[in-house]
Amino acid sequence: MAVKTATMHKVAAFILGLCVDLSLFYASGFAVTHSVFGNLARLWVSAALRWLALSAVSLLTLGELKPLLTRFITAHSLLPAVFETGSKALYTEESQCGQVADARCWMMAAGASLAAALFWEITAPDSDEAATGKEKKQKARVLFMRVLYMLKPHYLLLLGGLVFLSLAVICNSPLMSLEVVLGSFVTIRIIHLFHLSSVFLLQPHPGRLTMVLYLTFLLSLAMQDSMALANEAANEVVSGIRVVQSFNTKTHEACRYDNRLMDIHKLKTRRDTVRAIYLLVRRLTGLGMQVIMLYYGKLFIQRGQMTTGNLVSFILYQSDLGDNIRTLTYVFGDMLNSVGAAGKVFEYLDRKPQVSTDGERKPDQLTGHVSFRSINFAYPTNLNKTVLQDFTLELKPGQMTALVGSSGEGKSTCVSLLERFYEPQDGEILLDGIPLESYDHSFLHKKIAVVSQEPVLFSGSIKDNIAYGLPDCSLDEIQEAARKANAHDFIRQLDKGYDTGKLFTPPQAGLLSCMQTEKPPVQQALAKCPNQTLLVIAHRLKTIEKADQIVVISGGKVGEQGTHQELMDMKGSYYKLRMEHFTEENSPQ
Ligand SMILES: Nc1ncnc2c1ncn2[C@@H]1O[C@H](COP(=O)(O)OP(=O)(O)OP(=O)(O)O)[C@@H](O)[C@H]1O
Repeated sequence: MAVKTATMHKVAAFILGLCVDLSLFYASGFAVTHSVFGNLARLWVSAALRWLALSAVSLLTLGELKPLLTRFITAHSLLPAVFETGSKALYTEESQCGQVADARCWMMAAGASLAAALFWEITAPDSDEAATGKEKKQKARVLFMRVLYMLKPHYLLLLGGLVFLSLAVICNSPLMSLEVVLGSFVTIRIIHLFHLSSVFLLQPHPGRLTMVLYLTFLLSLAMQDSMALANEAANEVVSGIRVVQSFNTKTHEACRYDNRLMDIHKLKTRRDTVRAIYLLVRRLTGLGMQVIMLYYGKLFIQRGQMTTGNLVSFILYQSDLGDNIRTLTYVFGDMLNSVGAAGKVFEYLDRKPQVSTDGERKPDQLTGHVSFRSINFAYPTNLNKTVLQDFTLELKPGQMTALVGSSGEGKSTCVSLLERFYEPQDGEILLDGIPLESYDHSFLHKKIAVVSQEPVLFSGSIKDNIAYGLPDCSLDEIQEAARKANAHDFIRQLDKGYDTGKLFTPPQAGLLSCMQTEKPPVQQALAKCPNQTLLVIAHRLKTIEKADQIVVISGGKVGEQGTHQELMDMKGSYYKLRMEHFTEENSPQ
């Protein structure tokens, strides 16, 4: 019922708008026949009045002015005035539309305005219906404007290019050449014929074309998503190849990847089918258009309104124009694809870090006193699982604290929170009594260094890898660091010393890790720096016996805390862990 009433409402609004518009249009024609105004002034006054009247009718009957309707009303009201002003400026002649209010002119303006408004709506919609699913994508138009904005540094070059391109087009314009050769008296006929062909050329053709382009645009977007999913599947398998092998899921993973490739294949087939149909329709439309053009040309010649030469000139001109319109539509299609791809890039660029980086503190001195205070934390991707619960811990300057516990208890999570990769939901972490978030982000990362069990080596020399993240590091400082890590002698033995590259070749990488982590351990090397606060996550419990305090994490809390001897005497979970490890290390392989 409600739908029926709304439809009736729209129909009534349409009829009222039509009556008002036609009345004003004919009234303006009446004004010119009685020489009330000059013709152009009459057209512009009429345009303003029609715009006001149509907007008012829409507002009063529909209660709002949607962007599509606003665009249509504006184009429809202004088109006759703009067209006549342009014709007069270029050809000093007025067309039939300029002199009398003609139903054909009205229909042509209405059709062209509707086509233009729909073209705009379909290609750059205000509401992106395809995006109302999982995540909201940005509007195509906004994306396009953003891409344009990013070209800002090149505006001058682009403007220069545009100026010269326009000059080249004007100088090449067949219309200009015709004007010179045939004189302006002929041009008006050609334009008249052009009007006729434009009805076929410009209106139905781009309408369909836009739909097809939009469809292929959507298919291209779907293909990009599908390709991203297939790449993701491949990356997951390659990076987790051990897991895949140990779970014997090679066939399953191969099928999963195959399915994703199949999705891409189906989308490609659909896109190509749409393109093939479009090509067929385009060729047929072109053919039909030529037949109609020749028919009308013959008619004009028979009536003596045009010479054969004019028709030939026009056909030549029209074929150039057709090529240009075709090129424009292809460029437009490419542009839509690029805007779709830009949308993906902007999605990443627009991501806001979940951790605030507004801190500004960069004190000259840090003692390195770290306090975890009643921390409650769950990973944002799995908020149902609390990893740390009311977790409280002190790390004192100059001391080594070792975190131990079964796998998955939250040891690495403590380090991630200290590095501010995440923020706790409750509680706070203090550095020298000040919340971590108050410190400048890069300052903090210069002060907190992480030595991982499996160090990541980047391509480049040993020197580059040691100085990673420190652009102003001198060779002396690099060597000093290597000495402290007990790697200096090993590096010097290499052919190119600190300039040795290709650390990833297996023998050298193996040698490097063996030299650095086994004899003597990293902890001993770090212990040579007495003023730092050391937090060690130990999997091999033997290596942390000398720690100032050992903290056992269990159930997201501090389970036990003390020195090695104190915890062994307690015979609690640390003792149990130690015994388990001892058995594992001494059991026959
Ligand atoms: N990025 C993440 N997103 C969601 N959950 C995570 C993430 N990282 C870790 N977890 C989960 O949080 C819990 C604690 O993980 P964490 O890596 O801190 O444990 P751990 O004690 O260091 O384990 P291990 O000794 O095996 O390294 C685990 O259940 C783990 O599955």
